[in-house]
Amino acid sequence: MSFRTQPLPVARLNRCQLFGPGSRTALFEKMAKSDADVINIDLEDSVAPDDKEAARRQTIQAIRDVDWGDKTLSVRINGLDTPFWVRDVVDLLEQASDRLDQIMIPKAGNASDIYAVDAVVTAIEKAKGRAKPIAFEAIIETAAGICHVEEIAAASPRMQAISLGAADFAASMGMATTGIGGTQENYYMIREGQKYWPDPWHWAHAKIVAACRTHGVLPVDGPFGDFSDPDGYRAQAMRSATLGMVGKWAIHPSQIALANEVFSPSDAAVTEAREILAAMEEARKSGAGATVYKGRLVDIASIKQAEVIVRQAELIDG
Ligand SMILES: CC(=O)SCCNC(=O)CCNC(=O)[C@H](O)C(C)(C)COP(=O)(O)OP(=O)(O)OC[C@H]1O[C@@H](n2cnc3c(N)ncnc32)[C@H](O)[C@@H]1OP(=O)(O)O
Ligand SMILES: O=CC(=O)O
Ligand SMILES: [Mg+2]
Repeated sequence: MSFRTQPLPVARLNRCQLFGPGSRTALFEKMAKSDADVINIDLEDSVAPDDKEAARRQTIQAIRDVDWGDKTLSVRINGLDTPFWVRDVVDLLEQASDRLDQIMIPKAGNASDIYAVDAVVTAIEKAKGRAKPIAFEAIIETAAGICHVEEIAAASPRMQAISLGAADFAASMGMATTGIGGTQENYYMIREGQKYWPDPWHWAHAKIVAACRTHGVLPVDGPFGDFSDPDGYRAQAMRSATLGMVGKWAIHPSQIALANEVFSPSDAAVTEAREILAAMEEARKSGAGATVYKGRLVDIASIKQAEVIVRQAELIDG
């Protein structure tokens, strides 16, 4: 192993990120009272161009006025290719209260995009004497973003999370689909006459997870557009969790419980992880590096695997 050890990401719950347009003020209280760990108020693609200024104003007001409890409170700014993003950042930093935890940067294409936002945020934080630094989450949703995901993950100490934005990603890649996430009808293999549908998002997920884990950033799965398909959402979320992602967006309240369920380890998984740690502690005492647990090999790597599950359970238990 490299002498550089892998940094741990920030210890925050990130099982579900609930989105709502900054232009729909009636949703703010509902979002705050939801069971999502992270709230993403959107100034970008769910807000029509004519509503941008009002949405920004209403979002700033809501950051101050609404009781957001202990949730991570995040605002998705407009992309760096728009005339809106600088004003988004300046007004949020100058006018919203310190309750704002995070800015989400859409369509990040390279490290310079993060650098640009960081420069503006840093200057205003210094001018305002802000005590708590704003965190960043980037969305990988372009061909350039996925090519440069590692430099994006490493671009700033503010980087805490990266999501895959399946809709814009599909568009940027020229994928032949209008679906947002999940199984794609025409992406199948065939064996002995039987169709089998692999996961077209798999490689992007795996690439994001590797970049994030290298740099101590939380990898997150993005939207699943068909909110009337809970089974499809759950299946997508379980694939993401299996690959190492820590959570998934909800674009409708019906998806919150699904994300929380999938990204919370079950009691059985936590018990098994603790038993593996106990078995390995016994092995260590007897001078062994490997032992047998329920008929299968466990060794020092199993300790690290079990610790992933135990750490997540401890975060949930507070
Ligand atoms: C590709 C991307 O960029 S995804 C990220 C950007 N997109 C978004 O932010 C979209 C977020 N979601 C929404 O705007 C909405 O959920 C929509 C447009 C999809 C559906 O909205 P509606 O037609 O109002 O949904 P629906 O009628 O099923 O809502 C049921 C209840 O949940 C509430 N609700 C709907 N969406 C949300 C939400 N995002 N957060 C909290 N509550 C919500 C409704 O107000 C309604 O409450 P009520 O029972 O008290 O009346
Ligand atoms: O922003 C999200 C997406 O899927 O696009
Ligand atoms: Mg997008």
